[in-house]
Amino acid sequence: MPRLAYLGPEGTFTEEALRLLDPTAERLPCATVSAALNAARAGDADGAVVPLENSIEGAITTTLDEFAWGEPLLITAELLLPVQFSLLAPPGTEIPHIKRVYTHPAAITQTRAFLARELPDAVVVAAPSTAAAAQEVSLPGSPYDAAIAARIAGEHYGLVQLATEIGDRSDTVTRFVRVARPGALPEPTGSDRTSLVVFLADDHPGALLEMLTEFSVRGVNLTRIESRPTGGGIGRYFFHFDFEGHVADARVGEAIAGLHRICGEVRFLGSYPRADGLAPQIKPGTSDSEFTEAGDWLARVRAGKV
Ligand SMILES: O=C(O)C(=O)C[C@]1(C(=O)O)C=C[C@@H](O)C=C1
Repeated sequence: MPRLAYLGPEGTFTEEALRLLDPTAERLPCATVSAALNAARAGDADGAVVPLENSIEGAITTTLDEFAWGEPLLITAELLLPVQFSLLAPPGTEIPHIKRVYTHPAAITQTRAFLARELPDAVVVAAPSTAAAAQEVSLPGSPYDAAIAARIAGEHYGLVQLATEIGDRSDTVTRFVRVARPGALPEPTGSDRTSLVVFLADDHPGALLEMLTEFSVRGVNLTRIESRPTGGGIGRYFFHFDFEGHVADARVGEAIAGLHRICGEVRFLGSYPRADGLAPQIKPGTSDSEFTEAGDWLARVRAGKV
């Protein structure tokens, strides 16, 4: 039974994602995304489950930066979780008396319209996670009157739901990934995604276009591109890419080998089954068999068999 670290305490959306990814895993709640990843790196856990992006807020930048700068980990699975928020408070609380609300920053972004409409004068404070907020609000003498969290967090910590489905959109989804220390990759399934981080060798006109060309000429379809500051000054960026296919696919392997040739550093983050089960678009001339045939042809040319 694997032991998986996650952003806790009990009742976070990350815990729900972990349970869906591996119902049998032993769960190790951690205070932050970084702590969960460090538990996996240090061997205190076999792996970790962390949020990576949200359909409203976009990237979870802590996760992206950990993947880029921290000791390497490999993504082995992903999950798309619909997220719905509730306003939770100790029994007896009434909405007009709520002065201070506690929740995760991602939840603040996703419930802006509700907060502006129902609690325009309340101070909203950032918590380490939605469940940490619910736990804190449940304590006697808490400085917060209410939390925004999953319904299940309210049940864990004895809070009641004052309002349900308070997200600005009803179709919000957060993408979670499971990571492990570097080792064997998941087998290709025909519906895979690959992630990597690319650092430029130097800044020059067309640098981004050159990177994109490596994908384009091999017919590799990107599913996400994100630039993040290197920390080395304004205008200094590195890039996260997600794209269709598995590194075992010829077109994917050739594309990332091409990036390795022209960029400063390429950090491979893993090839893993896609949560949506979609098959990649394969343009004519970019299938594995066509790459193999072209390689055989080149070998014949090099041998003078024209
Ligand atoms: O605080 C939690 O419950 C989490 O699991 C974190 C997190 C996030 O980082 O985006 C996960 C899903 C929701 O988008 C809100 C918060």
